[in-house]
Amino acid sequence: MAPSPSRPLEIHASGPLKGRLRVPGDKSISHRALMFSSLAVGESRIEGLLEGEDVLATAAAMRSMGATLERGEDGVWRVWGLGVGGLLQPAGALDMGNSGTSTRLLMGLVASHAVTATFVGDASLSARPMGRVIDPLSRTGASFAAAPGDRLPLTVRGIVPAVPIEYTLPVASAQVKSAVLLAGLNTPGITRVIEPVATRDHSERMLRGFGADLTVEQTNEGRILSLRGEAELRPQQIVVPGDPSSAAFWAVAASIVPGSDIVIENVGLNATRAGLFEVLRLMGADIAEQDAREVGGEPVADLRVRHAALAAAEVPPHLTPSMIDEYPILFVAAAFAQGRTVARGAEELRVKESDRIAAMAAALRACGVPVEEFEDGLAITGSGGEPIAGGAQVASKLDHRIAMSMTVAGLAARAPVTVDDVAPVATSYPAFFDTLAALQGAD
Ligand SMILES: O=C(O)C1=C[C@@H](OP(=O)(O)O)[C@@H](O)[C@H](O)C1
Ligand SMILES: C=C(OP(=O)(O)O)C(=O)O
Repeated sequence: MAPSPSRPLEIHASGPLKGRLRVPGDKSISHRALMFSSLAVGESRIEGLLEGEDVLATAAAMRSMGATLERGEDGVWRVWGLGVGGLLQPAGALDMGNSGTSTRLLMGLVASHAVTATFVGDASLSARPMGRVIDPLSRTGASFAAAPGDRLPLTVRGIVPAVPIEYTLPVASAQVKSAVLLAGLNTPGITRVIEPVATRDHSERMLRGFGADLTVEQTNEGRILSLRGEAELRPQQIVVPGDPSSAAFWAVAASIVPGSDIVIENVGLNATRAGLFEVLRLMGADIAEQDAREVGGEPVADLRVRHAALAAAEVPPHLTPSMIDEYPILFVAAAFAQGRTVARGAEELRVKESDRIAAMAAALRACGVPVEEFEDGLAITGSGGEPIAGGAQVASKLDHRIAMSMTVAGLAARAPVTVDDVAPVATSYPAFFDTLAALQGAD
């Protein structure tokens, strides 16, 4: 993927945000829907797929390993899979762009196939640690050659038959969990993953939906997942719910911009993803769930969010995994709250698309917000509902969530905030700025 040219954007203080909006399909579920459909025999249909650059990188990789994926005029994707074990040798390197999820999950898939694949990515992805996936996957018999520090570009040489492993996650990571499970799909015997701290469970839910024999046991050690390998996956009709990680930006924007009143439709509220909404409510946000229902086996509701006076909170550590991608926008909410918000225990933020602790500390400070930085989080003293100063240029660091978070901060700043590059927003939320314009004009 050619790097997109940088796109600076100046953001001005906004009038009230009003109206109804729909967020795009869930990114985590979209990646998995494409991968599992490509491993089922026959035609699967996927409605509501996120068509962001990250997910399109997964689609391109599945195509180059032999699956057929087509987008219909109706926006529904049809995928004709190859069966577990059926992946073919790709002709060239797999370009993962900016996407950690594509890279780590596909490394797992390739590990137990007769495939040797080289993974490349952009500057952000090439700085991210892959040792956390290489370690368990090496135990299956697959072999790896990576750039120094276990980074991209890296080559995975898969093995058939791979050896089933039992692996206790040393870090709370759904990507590592999923990589091991995906390797287990084409491995004879039982692959077991022990997860001391629960992380997003979309792989488990969807694999079972596709007919895999996967059991989940809750014990004192944590969750034990046991997957029977050499699985036969049956094609599915999938409806992807809206992404709570995308809804998070609007929930905070409406909370901090006076007079706002919005409804975010079709938001996935799986408990392993919905931590931010819980913390915002602890802070006094006005978020009401409407029409709670199930979409594609996931709990979903519409969220009505109205402007509210926010109070500082200590973020409960047990919620960290269920809001890991939402810290940048939580830090923005904290910048407008009354008092000092403390969020610790989130050291994983340092190895995302950017070092999100350092990036948000620098960006908020530049906008006049008092911030203390710790190795594992931030403490932020908020404005008590007043506009923050703004009037600064901030760096998005090739990170979509930093770009969107600082855009939201700029909506309630006294002087314009310039985000140096908003192009990365296209990785997870291509229509973000269109939706913002609609909410600003929908009075
Ligand atoms: O499995 C997934 O779809 C994801 C898992 C999380 O990463 P980690 O597994 O590194 O925590 C999250 O940050 C990422 O956006 C998506
Ligand atoms: C961390 C993220 O994604 P990934 O790891 O897939 O790049 C994210 O979307 O915030």
